[in-house]
Amino acid sequence: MGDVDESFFQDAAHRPKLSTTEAENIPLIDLSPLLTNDPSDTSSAVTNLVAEIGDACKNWGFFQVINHGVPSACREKIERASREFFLQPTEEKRKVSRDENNPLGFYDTEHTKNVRDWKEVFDFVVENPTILPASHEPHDMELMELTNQWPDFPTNFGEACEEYARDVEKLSYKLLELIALSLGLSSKRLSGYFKDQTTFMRLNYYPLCPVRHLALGVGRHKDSLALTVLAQDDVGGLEVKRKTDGEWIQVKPTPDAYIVNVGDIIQPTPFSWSTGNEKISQVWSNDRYESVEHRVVASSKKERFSIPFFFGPSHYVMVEPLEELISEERPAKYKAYNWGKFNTTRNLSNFKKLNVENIQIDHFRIGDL
Ligand SMILES: O=C(O)CCC(=O)C(=O)O
Ligand SMILES: [Fe+2]
Repeated sequence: MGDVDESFFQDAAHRPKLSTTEAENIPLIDLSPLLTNDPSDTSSAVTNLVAEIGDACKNWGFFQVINHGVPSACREKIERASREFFLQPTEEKRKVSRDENNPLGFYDTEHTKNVRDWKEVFDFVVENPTILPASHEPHDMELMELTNQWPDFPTNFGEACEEYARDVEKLSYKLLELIALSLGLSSKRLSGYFKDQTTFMRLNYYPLCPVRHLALGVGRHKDSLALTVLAQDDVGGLEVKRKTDGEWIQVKPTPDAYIVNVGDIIQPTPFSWSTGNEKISQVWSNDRYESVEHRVVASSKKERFSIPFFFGPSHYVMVEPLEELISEERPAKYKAYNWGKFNTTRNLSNFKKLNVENIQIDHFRIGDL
């Protein structure tokens, strides 16, 4: 084990299995009907697509999409920039480290559920600046701005990130429309919540790991924003907890595909320093779509890169079960909460390291209060 820090070691119950069973993959959905139609079109190709998305959200919480409309040149450009950035010496990367005042930038000591991840990250926001509440106090209306910091090298880093973000944002809005339709809502029902979005993006770098039987690239978690759209390279390592039996299933890389996961925003956000468990889509859908745990197994043979886009609503949005999805048979399962304040409260408690699981959406579950 040499001198590997024990803070990386998972409890025995959460260590990766070294021989993963070849199992079915998560659903693969072809979005080509959207290249010529609007999500709201009633053609049978789009209607079938909506049904496929609904099934995937209900049964897996995860799916992959192909023919998604994001140009591959744009993805290759950010992938190259990410590789060039992370393969520099650490002292170069630390020039754009995040700190107490700016949670955006480079970070290499992230913990998920109190265990250190075998990874390095670079975070940036899609709206630059992004507006958030300055404090968690419910009556304090003061706001603050989060602003991106870009490294000098590679020289096109910021440009590659911004261009890619705009293309994946377009895809995310389309996915949001399909998800709304799959819940029986009008196609644009959720889109307005993202007008002043708090979306952030992360470049993940998983270096070679000499203790892959003990550590994880990212520990098990659920993503806490509304929707995640992830690009992974061809190395593999992402695993999803299958709903039916709790088995960890590998998400095998599909060239040029995106992995989409609905539900909660789970993973530490740049606005937080530990894992939360907010489940926006789960709350909106009144528990019809549940967010799903996932993790990343490290590799001793090949470095891995991935790029998640965490689609987050405006800070002032009140997240609550949508009224169309509440009925006598299915009463509201959550109380409303303000997304920005919720986020800031969680960040504060995370930053003070009060407790790992600190504030979660489940605290807003009706009946549990
Ligand atoms: O690297 C991956 O495949 C997934 C990363 C992840 O789950 C996250 O950053 O929240
Ligand atoms: Fe995640």
